[in-house]
Amino acid sequence: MNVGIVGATGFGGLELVRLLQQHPGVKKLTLYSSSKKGESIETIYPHLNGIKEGKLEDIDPYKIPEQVDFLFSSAPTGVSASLLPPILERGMKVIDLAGDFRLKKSEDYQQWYKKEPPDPKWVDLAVYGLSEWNTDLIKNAQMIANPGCYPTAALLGLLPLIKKSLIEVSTIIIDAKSGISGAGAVPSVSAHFPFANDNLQIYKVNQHQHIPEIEQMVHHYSETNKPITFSTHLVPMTRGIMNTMYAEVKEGVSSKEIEETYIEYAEQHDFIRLSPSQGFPSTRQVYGSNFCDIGWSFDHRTQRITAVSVIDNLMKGAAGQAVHNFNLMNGFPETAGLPASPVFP
Ligand SMILES: NC(=O)C1=CN([C@@H]2O[C@H](COP(=O)(O)OP(=O)(O)OC[C@H]3O[C@@H](n4cnc5c(N)ncnc54)[C@H](OP(=O)(O)O)[C@@H]3O)[C@@H](O)[C@H]2O)C=CC1
Ligand SMILES: CC(=O)N[C@@H](CCC(=O)OP(=O)(O)O)C(=O)O
Repeated sequence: MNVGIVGATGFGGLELVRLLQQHPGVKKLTLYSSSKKGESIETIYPHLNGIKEGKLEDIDPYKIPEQVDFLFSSAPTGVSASLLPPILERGMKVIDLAGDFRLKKSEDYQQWYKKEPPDPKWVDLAVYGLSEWNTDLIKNAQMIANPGCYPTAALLGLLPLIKKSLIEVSTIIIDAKSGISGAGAVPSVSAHFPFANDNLQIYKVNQHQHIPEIEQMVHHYSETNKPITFSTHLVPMTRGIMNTMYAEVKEGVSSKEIEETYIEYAEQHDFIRLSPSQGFPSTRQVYGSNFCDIGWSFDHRTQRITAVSVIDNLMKGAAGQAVHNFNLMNGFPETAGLPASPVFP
């Protein structure tokens, strides 16, 4: 299969190149760039020296369906709303890593992203690509809205408990931390070394664009549509997300029920791993991999659970999950092209 990547020069796109370059179902990669047409990706990124993927191609949405069989788009949110429709009109399968098509209600998109929402026709077509939870829909989708990095970690840790009605949804608090690559390749003030290094910064308090994305799925699986609290911190590390999540456990629910729920969940999914005996995971143990590792503890004094989920934001939080979805959409083994073990140390 010939596969195209828009935004190949960005962090998410580079990770797609790394994975798809050695994917057994991919014959050829075409890399697109809006600003570096004609350049070689190896000259921009020396770590790709020797990877012969040709020159970066100009992005023409009317030509792309003639050049490739499948497209990944990893451009900044706001680009896909206008870039992808001509490609989708031609019936091509697409995975979009940006936020444009994730929120089903256009008023939510307008409120949280402060941008004009895309045509609802395409939003309706898009399947939210949380691989473990929308598996059957993903298999039959033409277009995937790949989830945001923080929502991936939050939902993978919380949904098993919510689906079984083990926790009070209205009491959920998600305390999230991310490495700086989550902010993309273009430097900002907060990501600039003298600010980011040896520092811990909280940002977008009560305003983060991932709040409605998390709520959309939480509400789908729960009987309430109460809002949740979600806050984000920038940690001076390159990759990794840790979400520490608190919620009241429903009356009568035992520690054993929670344990059985998580064990069953991890057994069903290749990329979900559970920390043994109520231990807690760290970001390093999923580095460079598509795993989401989960740990939890039930405090009988407060009746609250503390659940911790960790992912690599560029892998399970972006390109790894996108490749998992690509596998589901094309009938490849779910793990094709994805590393069997993380990079450590
Ligand atoms: N970083 C992360 O951890 C995650 C990111 N995402 C999402 O994935 C997408 C990519 O993120 P990330 O790789 O970090 O961002 P980057 O800023 O690193 O990369 C974005 C790329 O998009 C390309 N681009 C910029 N403007 C346009 C345009 N007008 N048309 C087409 N391409 C354009 C740029 O390449 P060029 O100039 O060569 O075209 C750039 O390299 C974003 O939507 C982000 O929200 C999702 C989950 C996690
Ligand atoms: C560290 C950092 O800045 N992270 C980004 C997450 C980027 C992302 O995945 O957001 P979308 O795909 O939803 O645009 C943020 O908090 O906005």
